[in-house]
Amino acid sequence: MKKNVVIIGLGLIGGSLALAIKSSYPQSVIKGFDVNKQAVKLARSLQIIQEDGDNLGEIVKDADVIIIASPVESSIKILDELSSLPLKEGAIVTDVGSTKQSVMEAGNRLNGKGVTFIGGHPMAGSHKTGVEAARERLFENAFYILTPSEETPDSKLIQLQNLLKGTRAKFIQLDAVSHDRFAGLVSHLPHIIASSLVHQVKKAGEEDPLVQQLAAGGFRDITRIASASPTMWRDILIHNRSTLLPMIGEWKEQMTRIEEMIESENAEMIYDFFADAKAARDNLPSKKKGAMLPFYDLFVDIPDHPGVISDVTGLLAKQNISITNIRIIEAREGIMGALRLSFRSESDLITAKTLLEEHMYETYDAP
Ligand SMILES: NC(=O)C1=CN([C@@H]2O[C@H](COP(=O)(O)OP(=O)(O)OC[C@H]3O[C@@H](n4cnc5c(N)ncnc54)[C@H](O)[C@@H]3O)[C@@H](O)[C@H]2O)C=CC1
Ligand SMILES: O=C(O)C(=O)Cc1ccc(O)cc1
Repeated sequence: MKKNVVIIGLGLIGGSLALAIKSSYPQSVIKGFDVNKQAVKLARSLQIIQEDGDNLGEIVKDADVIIIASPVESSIKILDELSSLPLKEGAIVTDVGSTKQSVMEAGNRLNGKGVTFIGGHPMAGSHKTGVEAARERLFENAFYILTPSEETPDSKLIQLQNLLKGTRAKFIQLDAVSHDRFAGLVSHLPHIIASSLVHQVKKAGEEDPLVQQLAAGGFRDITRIASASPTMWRDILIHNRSTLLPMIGEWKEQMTRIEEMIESENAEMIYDFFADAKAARDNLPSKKKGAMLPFYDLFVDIPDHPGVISDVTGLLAKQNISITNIRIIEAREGIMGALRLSFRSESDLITAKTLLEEHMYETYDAP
């Protein structure tokens, strides 16, 4: 597949996606655009992109896929700019931002232009920034959340996931509100807390520098993320404001609860506070293989002609069976392909299998 891919924002994430796409589609041409000319120069010299340009309109006009990988506020401005530029009919535009509601609002304005916007968020990264930190395997085994809109054609969703298959990430679909709530809880709130702890130690260190020296071990580990890009995190907090404000309130309540336990010297409650947290933490899925959420996958043979995918997804939608992930496996022009469908539960998988077989589709279970 020879695709014209444009990446706007040549940093850690944009650079890593460029490498992952090139690894699975060596024929594709990856063009880069960044307001920081040093980043463009570096991306060229590290062979992360093959072409670049100073004029956004010129660079995007022939793109099959446009990936916006800048901080969220800039991404929204870029989406607004794209809405007044000529784009290729059928192009896919996506982003990688850590918040999704306001990005989706801006992205959806593109949908009337004959292009499809699909929100995206690879849930992996680092506190490092810049294209020099980019790695082809950055997203391996991580969740990659896509937030399609109700109008997003399945075919476009599949095309995007296929383009990104070199990430080796696990694609899941969420609506933007759920995304922002989950990301708020597991990523944005912890980030605020890590940075607050660093502030507290810094303040104490101004009175006695020994504190900083002592903060070398566990403190460094739990505050690693506080070394991340302030621009990126400023934008995340502003764009997930409505989700984060109540969460910060709940956090304060947690602090009050533990404060009261300490004040009243309630040893039993303090013990339970830690024992319950330990049990929950020990039960969290780890990054190890097999520790991911269970996915219930079904493979369906599909002839390569238009309308088949929408027929399959339409049949399932009529029965209210949600598909959490959909991907074409090894489909080449003119031959049969296989569609991999993922479901939330085993019962959805069984109902889907029965239904599709009733409609003459051949199915087989995940190996
Ligand atoms: N860093 C991480 O671990 C993760 C970050 N994200 C999201 O990915 C996006 C990018 O983050 P990183 O790659 O880490 O940041 P980065 O700081 O490494 O790179 C961002 C790049 O965007 C460029 N940029 C800024 N405004 C621009 C504009 N108007 N036009 C063109 N380029 C522009 C910057 O010059 C920079 O090169 C953010 O939206 C962030 O929320 C998502 C998952 C993980
Ligand atoms: O450095 C880490 O451990 C991260 O968690 C990086 C990260 C930052 C922002 C995201 O939206 C997703 C991942």
